[in-house]
Amino acid sequence: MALRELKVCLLGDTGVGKSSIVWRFVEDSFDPNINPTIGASFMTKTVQYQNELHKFLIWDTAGQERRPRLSSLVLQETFSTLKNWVKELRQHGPPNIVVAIAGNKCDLIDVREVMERDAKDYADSIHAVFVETSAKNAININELFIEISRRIPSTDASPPCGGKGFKLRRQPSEPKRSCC
Ligand SMILES: Nc1nc2c(ncn2[C@@H]2O[C@H](COP(=O)(O)OP(=O)(O)OP(=O)(O)O)[C@@H](O)[C@H]2O)c(=O)[nH]1
Repeated sequence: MALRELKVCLLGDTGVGKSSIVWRFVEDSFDPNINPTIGASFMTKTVQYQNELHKFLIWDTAGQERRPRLSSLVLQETFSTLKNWVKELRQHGPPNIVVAIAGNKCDLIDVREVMERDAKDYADSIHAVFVETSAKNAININELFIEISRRIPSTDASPPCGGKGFKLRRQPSEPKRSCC
């Protein structure tokens, strides 16, 4: 069976749930007391998709050192940060980059500030994958990664981000966790 390696890099504000998404995908677990990522961490997971094996090489980056109040983690501000990341990726990333937007914590419906329609419209405008996810309740996590792999043509396993010429704002120092 053919093996494809797909490089995935998670970017976004601190506390939005990047590590939790990775943990749900790789380990199928959720830790409500998960520590903030320091630098970056790396994990892999191989799944069968149709007649291919897809090996995801996943880099999980740190949002920022200062952890904001829990109440701010699903707010509009995180959406603005996302738009800045997309601008940076468009400017410095490879031309064939696949961008996927995860609207995480969709289980917290009472504190939602970014409407699904607005996020979807934005994603459509930049031709990005958009999925509302919950790492906590295991909603759409596998679907997010499957959709990413569907968007990358099999002849081109280019990274969704972090390709040649792209510089992370923060350079990774040491990994918080790793699993291969
Ligand atoms: N309710 C809910 N909480 C979540 C979800 N995903 C993550 N969390 C919680 O949000 C907090 C931050 O999660 P992390 O996975 O550490 O977030 P992060 O984006 O990796 O943060 P940094 O490592 O600081 O960049 C933790 O308390 C998680 O348990 C989710 O889908 N729903």
